Amino acid sequence: MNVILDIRNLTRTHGQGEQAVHALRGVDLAVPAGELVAVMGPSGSGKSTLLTCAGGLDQPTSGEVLVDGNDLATLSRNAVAALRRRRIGYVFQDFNLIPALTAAENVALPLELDGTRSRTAHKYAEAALAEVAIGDLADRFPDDMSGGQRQRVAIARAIVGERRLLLADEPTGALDSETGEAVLQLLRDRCDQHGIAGVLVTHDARHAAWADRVVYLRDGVLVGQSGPLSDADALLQESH
Ligand SMILES: Nc1ncnc2c1ncn2[C@@H]1O[C@H](COP(=O)(O)OP(=O)(O)OP(=O)(O)O)[C@@H](O)[C@H]1O
Repeated sequence: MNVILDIRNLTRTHGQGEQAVHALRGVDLAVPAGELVAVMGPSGSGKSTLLTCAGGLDQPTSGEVLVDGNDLATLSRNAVAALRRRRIGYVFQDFNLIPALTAAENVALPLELDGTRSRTAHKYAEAALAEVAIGDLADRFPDDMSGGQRQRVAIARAIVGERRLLLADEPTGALDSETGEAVLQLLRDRCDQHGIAGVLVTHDARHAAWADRVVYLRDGVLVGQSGPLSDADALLQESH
């Protein structure tokens, strides 16, 4: 099994002493290529922290995070940044697109930051936009797009190049339900067709139903996991 994301006994504590907040307390999670895992749990249970640690945007207090075989703690800051640009894609609720750049420029940016020549980066960007079915909007600016189109640009940016891990934090939060479903279908297809490992944070059991597996966080602890769909409903009901 080709494990892309391997999280071992991960803890993350913010602050110290009486003020300490234990955002994650000993989480284990392994996600192989091709698998989409949904992370559910109440507000404050540690879902976003799990994602930021997985993506090298936050450092664990203890435990290990391996991405594509690389233990993030053993890498220099520059090496982690390079791994993030090359292998890890993020999709956030609020898209995080740069308004002054066109769709293609937004998507090409991580590659250009990584030293890819502009023309090559733009070719990759156009291919990624075509894959998410908005190839014709390459020259459009984010402000002139619908929410669904903007989220497609964000997904194109997250999959451009040779990404191995796709991290999505409430990616459909700002979208109507039909557009949201289409975005999830795209994430699902990426995992199925390109062997990407995906982690999706969601509050919505219908969205979690797109995943192969649902894990449930409570107070920083993984309290359960289930197969897809109907099992997730049962798990949620038990947890309330
Ligand atoms: N930078 C920080 N400093 C202090 N506490 C933090 C920080 N970041 C997160 N926390 C705390 O860690 C806990 C977990 O937060 P996190 O955002 O991971 O939860 P979440 O499950 O994603 O919540 P939500 O569903 O509301 O987004 C919360 O108690 C939060 O207040």
